[in-house]
Amino acid sequence: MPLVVITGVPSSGKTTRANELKQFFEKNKKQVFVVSENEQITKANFEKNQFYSDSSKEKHIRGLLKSEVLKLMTPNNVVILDALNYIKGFRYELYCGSKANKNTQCTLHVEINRDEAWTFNENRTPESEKYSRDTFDALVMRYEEPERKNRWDSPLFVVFPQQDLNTEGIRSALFDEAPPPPNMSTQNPSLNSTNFLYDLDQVTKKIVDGLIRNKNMGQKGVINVDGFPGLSVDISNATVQQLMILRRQYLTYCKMHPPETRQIPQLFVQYLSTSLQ
Ligand SMILES: Nc1ncnc2c1ncn2[C@@H]1O[C@H](COP(=O)(O)OP(=O)(O)OP(=O)(O)O)[C@@H](O)[C@H]1O
Repeated sequence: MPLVVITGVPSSGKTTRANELKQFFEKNKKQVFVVSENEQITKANFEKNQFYSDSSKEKHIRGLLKSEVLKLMTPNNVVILDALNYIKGFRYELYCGSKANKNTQCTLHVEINRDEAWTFNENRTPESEKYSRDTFDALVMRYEEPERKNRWDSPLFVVFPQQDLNTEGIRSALFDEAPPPPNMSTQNPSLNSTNFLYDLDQVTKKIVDGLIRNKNMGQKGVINVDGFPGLSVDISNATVQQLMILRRQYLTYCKMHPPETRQIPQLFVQYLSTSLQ
């Protein structure tokens, strides 16, 4: 199923473009589903500004959006994900999901000057649709721009408010191009995990906690990693503080270079072993 991932800063015109695309594809006799973040927020009874200041609520909604998108996939319809999609890792997860299902995908970046987006926001009605200044600024800060060189953001279409949407280019990318062949990295079932960052946090914490526990019990040398058969680390040179620092460094690194979820334990242990030599 062709998937269009819309992304853009708050109030940049994402829903406006989603509707434009929907009309275009419906005219082309396609069945279209728009999966909307704002609708999910409303359904869950969250207030927009509070929602974006609570990462666990955001994580919950991201999980729902992703499963909704994956559920709606069929070979001939079009699914449009109308959401901020500001996290690079989340866009990567969506890419892996659609690729694993042998679907084409493109990204539509609804680009805008930040002051103009704020003006759009101020003119919005009803009030409940408006972002507060703090929320708007925080989301602009957090926004991870899509980049053409990232395979998960590509093909990338960019549209500013005054420009016409390249509907024909998007249609062609979705229906004339073959989907990328699934490979080892995208066939991985664990990519159905609703939140990569959550898994990353939990797995690395479990590993480091296990090592610290063993260290505190007086273990020395190469020890097996609790809960991860086959993995071991030489803790001779490791201090508790160092292990915690290395974990934080690894989390930062992974946000820029997300590995497959199932590879996290092995890659993290490898990172620890190399760093502790
Ligand atoms: N090209 C445009 N020219 C003028 N006004 C626009 C344009 N695009 C959107 N708007 C207006 O800006 C406001 C926000 O638009 P829209 O809801 O499409 O943004 P959004 O990015 O989906 O917002 P959100 O971040 O809340 O999801 C609306 O009032 C809309 O009418």
